[in-house]
Amino acid sequence: MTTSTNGNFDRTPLIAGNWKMNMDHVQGITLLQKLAWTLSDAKHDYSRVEAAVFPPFTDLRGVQTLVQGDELDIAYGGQDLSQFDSGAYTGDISGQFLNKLGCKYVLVGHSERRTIHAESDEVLNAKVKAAYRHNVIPVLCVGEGLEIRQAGTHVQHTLDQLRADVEGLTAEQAAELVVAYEPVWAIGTGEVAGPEDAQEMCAAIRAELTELFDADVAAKVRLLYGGSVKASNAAAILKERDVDGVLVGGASLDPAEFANIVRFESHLVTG
Ligand SMILES: O=C(CO)COP(=O)(O)O
Repeated sequence: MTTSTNGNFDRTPLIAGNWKMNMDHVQGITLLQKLAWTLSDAKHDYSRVEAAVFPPFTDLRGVQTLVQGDELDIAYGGQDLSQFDSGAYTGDISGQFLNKLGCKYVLVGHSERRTIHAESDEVLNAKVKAAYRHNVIPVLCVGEGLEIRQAGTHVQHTLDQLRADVEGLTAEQAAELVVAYEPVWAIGTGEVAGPEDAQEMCAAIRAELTELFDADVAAKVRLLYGGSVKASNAAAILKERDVDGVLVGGASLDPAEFANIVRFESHLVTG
């Protein structure tokens, strides 16, 4: 583990690309290959900044084959998992299957799952626990909608989600967790929360994790910001003390743009 640029203990920054429902398995392989070549040309040091992609389920086997075959250092994960392990749950995907496909991570509670699929905090808590049961690290997404932001209760709302979704985890499990703060009003809108907004929420999340577990755990959890992140705004957000990475949607579909976000440190050096 290396020290991140923002001077945070030893949390390795994580730059994560959520492809959402884009890229079939052929397109996905091309995208990942281009990303790997771009990062390799730039001599990217993966031990300084970790890169991960979250393709659709149907791409994962191809991604696994490419990552293994070319010995890529890029991590990958699923965009969702079932709270159950196996059985009569048509259309669902078990954490066990993700583990078998070499997934290191899985997104849990993305706002599109919370809204379109009406996933409750109770279900999401069960999904977080299912991820740990199958040795896949949950990237738990939390964040408020526009109305809540305008009412000024966004911190309380987001911490309520966090508390409900991590309930019952052991300190050991919690220390591995990744939390992504994604204000819904900033997703896919071009409206990016300012670095101060990202910092305000990430500091509040870290303080809450200290309350719920302890300071040691809170110091280990990586906190990401997501919502209209691009190469042009990533470095400023990542400079914030409690922000340890970003979760990127649209911009992760362009390999050059995403590679530039992964290489945010070079932007910090040049100004
Ligand atoms: O939802 C997101 C990532 O999970 C953010 O999406 P955009 O980067 O397209 O705003």
